Amino acid sequence: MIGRLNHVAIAVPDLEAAAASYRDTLGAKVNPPQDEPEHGVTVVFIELPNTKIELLHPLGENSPIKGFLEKNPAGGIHHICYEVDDIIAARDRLRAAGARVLGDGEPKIGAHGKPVLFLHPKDFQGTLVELEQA
Ligand SMILES: C[C@@H](C(=O)O)C(=O)SCCNC(=O)CCNC(=O)[C@H](O)C(C)(C)COP(=O)(O)OP(=O)(O)OC[C@H]1O[C@@H](n2cnc3c(N)ncnc32)[C@H](O)[C@@H]1OP(=O)(O)O
Ligand SMILES: [Co+2]
Repeated sequence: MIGRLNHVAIAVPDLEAAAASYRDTLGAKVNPPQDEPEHGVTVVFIELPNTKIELLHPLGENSPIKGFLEKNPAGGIHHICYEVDDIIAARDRLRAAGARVLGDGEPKIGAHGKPVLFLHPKDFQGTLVELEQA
């Protein structure tokens, strides 16, 4: 069911420093910061030949990554995003298998303008999983 790896997300305490590290030290193609108020994050996308890295920084009071950064003050890998062909079919199949779909279970529009959903990290080997409709 899951397809390509769309991105790996890293939560960071300092977005500008992290972007500079990827741009100047690692020599990657780094895009400008993008506010995602619906998701409570500001993101910087880094384009690699075969996938993307998403740098995440909290936006607003109720950011879902606030707790993660408190536990990991230096930052850390926050989630991985897999593409699926049909996000509603994927959601229903996952629910039937007992996986917890986060939030109200309705897809939100993600940073690429496509529907996304998140799955509880405790159901997938301690890794928060995002699904994005391809
Ligand atoms: C823009 C968009 C896009 O790409 O298009 C995005 O990515 S937006 C990216 C930001 N949005 C999201 O992450 C939305 C989905 N996330 C959420 O709903 C939340 O962050 C949760 C995953 C439910 C975690 O929330 P919170 O930290 O408040 O919960 P909590 O402290 O009760 O955590 C419950 C347990 O899960 C662990 N836990 C928390 N976040 C985790 C993570 N990212 N990876 C692995 N484990 C994690 C905690 O350590 C704890 O484990 P212990 O009990 O063992 O201590
Ligand atoms: Co993401």
